[in-house]
Amino acid sequence: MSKYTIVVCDHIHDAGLNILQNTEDINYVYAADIDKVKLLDIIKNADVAITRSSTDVDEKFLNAATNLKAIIRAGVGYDNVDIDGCSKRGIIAMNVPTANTIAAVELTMAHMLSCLRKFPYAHNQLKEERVWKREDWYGNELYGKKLGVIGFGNIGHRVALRAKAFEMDVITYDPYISSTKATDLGIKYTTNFEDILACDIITIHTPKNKETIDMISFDEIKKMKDGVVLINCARGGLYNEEALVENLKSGKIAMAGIDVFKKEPATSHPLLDLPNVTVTAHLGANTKESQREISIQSANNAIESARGISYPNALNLPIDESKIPAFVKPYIELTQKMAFLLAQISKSQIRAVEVSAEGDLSEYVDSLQTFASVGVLSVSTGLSVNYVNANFIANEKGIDLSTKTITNNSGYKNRVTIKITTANGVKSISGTVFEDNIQRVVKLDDFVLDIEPKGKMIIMKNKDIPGVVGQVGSILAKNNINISDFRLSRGKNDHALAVILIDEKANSKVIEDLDNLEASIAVAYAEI
Ligand SMILES: NC(=O)C1=CN([C@@H]2O[C@H](COP(=O)(O)OP(=O)(O)OC[C@H]3O[C@@H](n4cnc5c(N)ncnc54)[C@H](O)[C@@H]3O)[C@@H](O)[C@H]2O)C=CC1
Ligand SMILES: O=C(O)C(=O)COP(=O)(O)O
Repeated sequence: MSKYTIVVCDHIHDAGLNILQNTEDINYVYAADIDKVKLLDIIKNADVAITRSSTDVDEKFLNAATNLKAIIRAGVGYDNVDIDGCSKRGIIAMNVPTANTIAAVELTMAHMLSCLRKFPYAHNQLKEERVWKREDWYGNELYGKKLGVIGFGNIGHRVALRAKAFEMDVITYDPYISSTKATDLGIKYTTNFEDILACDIITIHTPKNKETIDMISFDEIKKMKDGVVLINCARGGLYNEEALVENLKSGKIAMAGIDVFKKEPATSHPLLDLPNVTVTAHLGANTKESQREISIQSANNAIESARGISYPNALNLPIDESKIPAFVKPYIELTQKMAFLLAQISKSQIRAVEVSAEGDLSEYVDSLQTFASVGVLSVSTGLSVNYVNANFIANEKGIDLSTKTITNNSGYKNRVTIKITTANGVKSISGTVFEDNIQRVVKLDDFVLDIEPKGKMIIMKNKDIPGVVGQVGSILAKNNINISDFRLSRGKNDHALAVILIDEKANSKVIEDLDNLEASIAVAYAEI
């Protein structure tokens, strides 16, 4: 039995490892304790990789992982996964979004309480120094303090709820939610960031991206209350670290609770030298409960994706397959085949691809566009193209992609049309699906047709004069090519289109002979 290789790049709970070990068609490699340079050697065999924040899925990793189909980030934040790099290579990236929520929420509360009661310092004085000096440890209470929560997602909103239980006055800033998500829970909502800067304690729970990096820096801290407390259990770099250090030193920031650092592991970070910081080594997700659940979900998702069955919580799929109704699926297949056919007969560099849909199908024109790109690019680039990387590659190659929905006046219930623009002009193809999944090409340029997009075919545009069928037949017979079907369509200006389905491949000499016929206008060979 051929087996899929799943490489586990970071420590995950045994529960998931046991699943991988006990699955017959999985060969799993545990590489968590292996040097990251050596990992590059191991990763080349992986069909699927499971990673956490300790493994950067960067250019080096992806270049080494030549066989990779999918990657599971066994956690929430995927800022260290090069999603564009994955898309470009057709690798599906997934995360495990909710299994560590409670762990991160509770660590945030722990940091908040630790900062207010200076817990680690009080603890060390007694435990390490054996000094009993109660007068050194007057802390503050959460009760009645104003808490600003930046980011009101899975973690942020639960932190806010727990803070309410401590009778804090809680306000949140998250421009991407409806205000009622907060106000329904009795939490104030603001779109004015200054309201957050006016709080006694501020905690951040956003993803790390271009918009959120340095969200709190020198200028923002200047506007804060003297003696503010800052918590970061999300990602290093959301609070500018230099600004944190400087303002902790000056006392503008009374205390900071930090679980995450811009560069990890952070064993010689300036924050570690300060007396008013509580730190943990990125332990937000480190509870046994959360790691067990993440590990199980990661293992199951890795197996499903290795087998190509499903991609739960995919981050870079242009299409959510679960939302595509059954009647659209054959159109997707037809669109890809027709695009493949059209690109073969276009014989010139493609500049633009436009997909239009009629009928109920129009709602899904974006998905059809993606599959048209797959079809076109499979011919024109020689790259391994799938629906994850198709639009990405098209954009990179400067191919203009567009969609159109048109009024249904073709007489067909649903119809899809692909128009390709090349240096030699425009070509178009239309198709529909009849009952029982009968897929048909119904138009090629201006010629009305009825052909199944399947097998080997010669497509010949010719002057509509007598004798052409016989001449074509004799050239093919001379070359031992059997004709299985011959379809003729008459167009305008005394032009006709012949689609000749054949049993054997027609080489370039045969196509040249056909093109040399007096009646010939254009001849192409295509294969689906
Ligand atoms: N320390 C640790 O071990 C852990 C850290 N995390 C970090 O916490 C982050 C949040 O996790 P979840 O709550 O599960 O994610 P989530 O996706 O449920 O919530 C993120 C929230 O941030 C909001 N947001 C995005 N951009 C924003 C902006 N510019 N300003 C304000 N709000 C913005 C979003 O609208 C969303 O509501 C993750 O992205 C991850 O980086 C998550 C788990 C464990
Ligand atoms: O889930 C997240 O975003 C986390 O930060 C947890 O990261 P980890 O899996 O513990 O490396």
